[in-house]
Amino acid sequence: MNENVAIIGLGLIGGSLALAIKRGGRNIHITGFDRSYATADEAYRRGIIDMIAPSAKAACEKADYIFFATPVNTTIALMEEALDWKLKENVILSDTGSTKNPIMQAAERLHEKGLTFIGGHPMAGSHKSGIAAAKGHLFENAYYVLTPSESASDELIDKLSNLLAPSKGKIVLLDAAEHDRMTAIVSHFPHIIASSLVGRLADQEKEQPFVKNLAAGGFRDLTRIASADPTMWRDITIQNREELLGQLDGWLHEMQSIRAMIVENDPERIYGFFSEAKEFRDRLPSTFQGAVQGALYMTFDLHIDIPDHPGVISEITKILADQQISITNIRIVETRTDVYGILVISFQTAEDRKSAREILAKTTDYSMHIL
Ligand SMILES: NC(=O)c1ccc[n+]([C@@H]2O[C@H](COP(=O)([O-])OP(=O)(O)OC[C@H]3O[C@@H](n4cnc5c(N)ncnc54)[C@H](O)[C@@H]3O)[C@@H](O)[C@H]2O)c1
Ligand SMILES: O=C(O)C(=O)C[C@]1(C(=O)O)C=C[C@@H](O)C=C1
Repeated sequence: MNENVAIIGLGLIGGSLALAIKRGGRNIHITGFDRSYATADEAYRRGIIDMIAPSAKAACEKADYIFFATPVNTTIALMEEALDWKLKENVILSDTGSTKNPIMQAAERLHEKGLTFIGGHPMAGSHKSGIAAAKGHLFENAYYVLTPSESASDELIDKLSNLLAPSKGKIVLLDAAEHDRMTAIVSHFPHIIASSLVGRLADQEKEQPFVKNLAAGGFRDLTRIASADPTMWRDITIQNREELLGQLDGWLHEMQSIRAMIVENDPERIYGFFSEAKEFRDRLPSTFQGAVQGALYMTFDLHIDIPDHPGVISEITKILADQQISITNIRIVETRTDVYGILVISFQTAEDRKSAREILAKTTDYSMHIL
């Protein structure tokens, strides 16, 4: 028997969710709705959804599972509209929003009507938005947070977890307030810092137009997320306002202390500041074994110092191809004429990277690093 899933909002996350759920091989029929018809049409043409609905209401009324994958303020508006929809009695409603407190408060009115809403938030994404960026493996190995209300039974939580299982996300149950406190520091506040750093550069560029040309890897890595969708981040900032204000107060305090440290100019204290941060960062799970949680997938990177002469890349790729070691990406960073460059090769698994390193150590004299 078919199970009907409705997904409202077919962007990066809604599209990825549809692809991920379909990977399970269960008999699942996905109806999608997006306020942009062109988006829904692309999702249909790519086989991401099975049917386009004319409205969110129409998509949801036949569904066994409903996911709102819209910006979080829109999600709350849709949840309010849903109070008047004729939904199936046993439907499970969920969302993918980056905030959970206000959404779980809005869910209380659905619960009063006897409906089950279990909040959801896959902790993976990108600065890219829209259906074009959707990938079935986006949530693999990432935590997928569920925030069930007290009224949600274990049976229904398991039912939703089973539907999400093919995404290969790691399901974790959290209370909404706990979730919003944690995501403030690991996701929402860093976003504000990234956008504000870009703002600082824009200001300085007015006086020194050349400055942007000097922005290299460091600035790029720190500010990649500032290219994300402003509507999504406006809504998150509004919904997690209290936690963000708390983070800002802590940061302002921290910046005062860093300022005092720089005024004091004590080399030992300055060293201690960087060294404590390095030690903690190096122990973070995402950098464990040099695995890089990239924009869209987990990769295992090998950095190879190479001389800048023609043929080096084909020499290395040939060695790997001869050993049937497959690579997922290859790029050169920090290379200039006559200066050593760094070739970064990405592998799908730690084992592939280890084999590559071993064979390249035997056949070349390039130095290699795992960061
Ligand atoms: N981008 C990320 O990294 C990320 C990661 C995890 C969770 N999230 C959350 O998932 C949700 C979706 O984010 P996204 O990155 O997929 O955004 P997106 O911009 O890629 O997609 C959102 C889609 O919702 C559609 N939409 C907007 N209003 C609508 C409405 N009223 N009715 C129907 N469709 C509507 C848009 O047309 C768009 O296609 C957000 O709540 C976001 O906080 C995002
Ligand atoms: O990788 C990115 O670009 C993201 O911003 C993804 C990211 C994050 O890590 O902060 C952004 C918002 C989400 O709610 C979850 C994940």
